[in-house]
Amino acid sequence: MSILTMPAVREAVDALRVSVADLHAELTRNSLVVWTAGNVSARVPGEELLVIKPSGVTYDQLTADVMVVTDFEGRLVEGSHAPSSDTAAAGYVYAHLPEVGGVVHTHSTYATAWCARREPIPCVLTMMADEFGGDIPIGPFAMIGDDSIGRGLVQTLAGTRSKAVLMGGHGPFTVGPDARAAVKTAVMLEDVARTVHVASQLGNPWRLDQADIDRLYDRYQNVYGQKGTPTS
Ligand SMILES: O=C(CO)[C@@H](O)[C@@H](O)COP(=O)(O)O
Repeated sequence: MSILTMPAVREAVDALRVSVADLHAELTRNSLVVWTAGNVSARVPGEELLVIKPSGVTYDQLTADVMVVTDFEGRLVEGSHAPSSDTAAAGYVYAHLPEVGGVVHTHSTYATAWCARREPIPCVLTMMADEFGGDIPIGPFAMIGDDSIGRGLVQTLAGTRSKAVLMGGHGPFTVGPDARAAVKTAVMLEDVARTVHVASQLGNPWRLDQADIDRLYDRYQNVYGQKGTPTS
């Protein structure tokens, strides 16, 4: 009997099919992707399963029923399309970081430009301290298609508070407690990548003092917004 026939799992997967499909519209709405180059995935809570978009299918075709369900190695469990190229990478992250419920990959222009330069984005703005808790790190170059990117992500995330990694020579990946939070981080990442790039054309941006970064991060994570309502 497939795990997907269990009512609670079925309900969770069906809800995630809808939300993951809808979140892909945020990637295009925020100009974070071109053509089919980017994806959102979500962990199925309590199961070694994830929901992700199929590979190479255009965003206007991404409905709930087109989403695919795979295991953490990227093997198809439910769906009629081949999963995204980044499925095993996302699966590796879910397998190794239990607090992560969503993974997003884009090729947003400014963040990807920092990936091409293989240079971390220095923490020079309050919004960076708030959302990323410091510099946004560079991850290694890794091949697309297997879990290599996932390994690079897990290794890089271990040394930072940032929920975004700039994979060298490739593009940004973000993680979050759920897929919506990871999409929000991808949007914030592109905004700060652009602003810090512009600032760098004008001179040397000043890195914030570490004590200020720590205080800003703590305030944004614990005080900002409405009690009990996630900022994403
Ligand atoms: O980064 C790349 C290609 O450079 C891929 O991950 C990206 O195009 C996503 O492809 P999928 O359509 O999700 O397989």
